[in-house]
Amino acid sequence: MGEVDQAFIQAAEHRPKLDTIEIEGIPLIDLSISDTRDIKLLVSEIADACKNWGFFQVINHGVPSELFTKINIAAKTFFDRPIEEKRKVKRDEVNSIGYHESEHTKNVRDWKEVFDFFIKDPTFLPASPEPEDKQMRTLRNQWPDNPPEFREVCQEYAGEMEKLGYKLLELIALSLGLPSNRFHSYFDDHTTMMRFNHYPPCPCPELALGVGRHKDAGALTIVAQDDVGGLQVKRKSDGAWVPVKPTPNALVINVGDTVQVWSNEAYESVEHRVVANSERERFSIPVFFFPSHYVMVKPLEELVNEQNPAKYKEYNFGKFFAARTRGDYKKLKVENIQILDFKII
Ligand SMILES: O=C(O)CCC(=O)C(=O)O
Ligand SMILES: [Fe+2]
Repeated sequence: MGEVDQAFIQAAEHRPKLDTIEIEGIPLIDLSISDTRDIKLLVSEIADACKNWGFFQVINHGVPSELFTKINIAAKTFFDRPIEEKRKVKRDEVNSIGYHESEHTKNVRDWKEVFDFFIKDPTFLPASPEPEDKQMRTLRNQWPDNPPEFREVCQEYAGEMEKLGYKLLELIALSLGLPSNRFHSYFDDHTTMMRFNHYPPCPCPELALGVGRHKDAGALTIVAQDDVGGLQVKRKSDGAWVPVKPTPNALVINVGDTVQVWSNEAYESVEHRVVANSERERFSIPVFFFPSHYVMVKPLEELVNEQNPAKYKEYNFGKFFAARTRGDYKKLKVENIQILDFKII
């Protein structure tokens, strides 16, 4: 990625403190049900984690551990290829899916390279964020030739993630007192995207970030991370940046902006970031559960009443997504769109 360019440097107030201290971390939830662990207990743990943290880790999630080994090897093999080869599947403002090495978060360049694909191929999204522009874009995945098994392993992993995603959406629905399938129809033509993040060693982890502070725009994110560490969550109680401890066989889950709006803020999408590492490279694999492009996101009627009126105006998910991705390629003059733009004050 070359020497440290000014584009990577965070404003002083967003630079990380690198001396780590042991503080209370995000909850770890066992997804298994047994004679001593019933669904009610599980749902109440999910409710507490979503309310207090917006983030948790899960174990006993049902994804075979060999699959993590396979997908991690595939990711490393791909990112180890020469840059010219990776650029053959490069994404751009028209085909926004594939390899990318200069992503920006909040207008500062991230110290990472990524490869994205949609779980549904093709995926349909609005061509632009402009409300009057009705044009749609058909997005097709771009697959590298190397490693040869890359596509197959990705599809197998994506299938497991889709199953787990629906299971978590059901638990979240139950935890809000809703029928388990309450969210399902919003995902009929989902725009769910899977990403490989590669964070190379960084010569200035005190100035740059692997990913700058941000909130995830979708309903739910499931992240597999390796043992290096670096992901930090902004703790709701006091705003401290709390490290998410790499835990063997665990997956990191967070609720995104869409759940914040659906739940009328019973659950919040929490800010997080990734601190860079001067010695070790790091890999992570987030899966972003995004609704169908035509879904109008608004607080669920069952969760609003006179005492608790809707806190958000409705917005079109596809248009919101199109506006958010605009900031990935260049520094925008103003901060990119956020759900707060739809907040009813
Ligand atoms: O690398 C990670 O652990 C998380 C990355 C992340 O927050 C994202 O890609 O949205
Ligand atoms: Fe994120």
